[in-house]
Order: sequence, then structure tokens, then C-alpha cells
Amino acid sequence: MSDVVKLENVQHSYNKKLVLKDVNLAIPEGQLFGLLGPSGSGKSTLVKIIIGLLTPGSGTVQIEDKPMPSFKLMSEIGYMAQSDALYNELTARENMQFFAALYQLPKQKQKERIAEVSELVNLSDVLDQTLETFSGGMKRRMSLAIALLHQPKLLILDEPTVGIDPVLRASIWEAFRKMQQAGTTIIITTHVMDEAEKCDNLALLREGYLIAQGNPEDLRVKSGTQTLEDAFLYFGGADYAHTGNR
Ligand SMILES: Nc1ncnc2c1ncn2[C@@H]1O[C@H](COP(=O)(O)OP(=O)(O)OP(=O)(O)O)[C@@H](O)[C@H]1O
Repeated sequence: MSDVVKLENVQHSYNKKLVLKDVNLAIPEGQLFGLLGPSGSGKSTLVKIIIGLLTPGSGTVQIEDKPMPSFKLMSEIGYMAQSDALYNELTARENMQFFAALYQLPKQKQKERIAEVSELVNLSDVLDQTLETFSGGMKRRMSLAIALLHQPKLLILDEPTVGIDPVLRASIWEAFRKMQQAGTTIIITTHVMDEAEKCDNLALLREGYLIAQGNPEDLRVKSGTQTLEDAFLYFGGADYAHTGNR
């Protein structure tokens, strides 16, 4: 299976502070891939680099063997940022129509997709309310719906289920699985261990370093631990992280 995302020797600094250090990553087509790391470890920065919102200080990023940033490839990517970029004075439907038009979906397709994604995130009943009336969790779901509108081949979600209750979270994960089965590659950032458990493969980030990669079971076995949380602590341990034995 070919790699959809390939990063080589990626480094990035903000104001001379190095926040990503020599990151190498290959994500095969059709995977549900998790980027796991504590707050400030560099997950969002990495995601922004993958989708071409940020150009790394050094290193290369390729999507489907083509260098990023690429305007053409952007249309094949769905991105849900950590902060919601929505229009509060518009209704949910108007917000979706706006983004569907940006994605150049034909009118009929817009209608169909708006109905489908609203159903998925449980917002069908409030489509004609302005977002001013929405809770934080409802806005998160709205952002997720927008990222899905154009049925992207690569879906990148920065902490998509923050502020979403457990029942809906379960149904959203089920939807991720379905999309994956339909061939979508999904990258999710999280610091929630039970979500990380659901990923096919994980990359563990700590202080800008990619300290380990593998499927959840491999990571537990390699570290000789029972839980991903302990595996993370093991790989991030001072002795291990600086030996280069990753
Ligand atoms: N625009 C910016 N300017 C300066 N520093 C930044 C900027 N964005 C992020 N940083 C810093 O870069 C580091 C990595 O941040 P990043 O947001 O990528 O981490 P994260 O793992 O996504 O964190 P969280 O889980 O809290 O979102 C942090 O030290 C952060 O303070």
C-alpha cells in the first residue's frame, strides 16, 4: 500500500524556538493514524505542516508523492482545526453552504452532503439556527461536518472530539471507521488514550520529537507495559529518548 503522507527530516521553529525536531513519518493510504502527545508537544504544528498551512523551516512534505504546499491537493484534504473557524451570525446550513461553495460542490450535491454530514454529527434539527445559539460542543461538531463536506481522500482532524459527549463521540468514531473502510486516510491528533487505542498506527510526540511509532499493541509490547499511557512514559523517559534507540 502506498504512503499518502510522507515527511522527511522536518524541523520547525517559532521565533527561533525549535518545536519540531527531525520528524520522519510515512502514513499509508487508508489508515486511521493517531498523533499522540501532551499539550505543546507539536501536534498542531505538525498537522499544519502536513496540510500546507505552514512551510517547515527545513525538510520535505509530500502528499501522494507530490510536494506540499499544493493548491490542487488542498481540495482533496479535509481539515478540522482546533479552533472553530465559523460564522456566528450565519445559520448552520448557511455556514455549510458557504464552505460547500468554496469546495465547488454542485448545488444538488451540496444539499445531499449537508443533509448527510448534519445527520452524522447530530445537528440536523438545528440547521436553521445561527451559531450564536450553539454550545462549544455543537460548534466542534459543525467544524467536523464542514471538514467532511467534500468527501476528502485525506482527512486531518486536530482534536476532533474535544467537548463532545461520550455517546456522540462513539458514533463519530464509528463514522471515522466507515470513512476509512471507504478508502479515506484519516489523521487524528489526540491526548486521549482511549482514542489513541482505536488508531491503526500511532506516532508519539514529545517536546517536538517523534519518540516512537507503531500500532498500539506493538508499542505496549516493545515497552513491556500494559497501557498506552505507560508506554508513552516509557518511550518519553530520559534514558530512552536520548539514546536514539527509537
Ligand atoms: N504561532 C505560534 N507562535 C509561537 N509559538 C507557537 C505558535 N504555535 C505554537 N507555538 C508553540 O509551539 C509548541 C508546539 O505547539 P503546538 O500547538 O503544535 O502543540 P500541540 O501538541 O498541538 O499542543 P495542544 O495539544 O495544546 O494543542 C508550543 O511550545 C507552542 O507554545
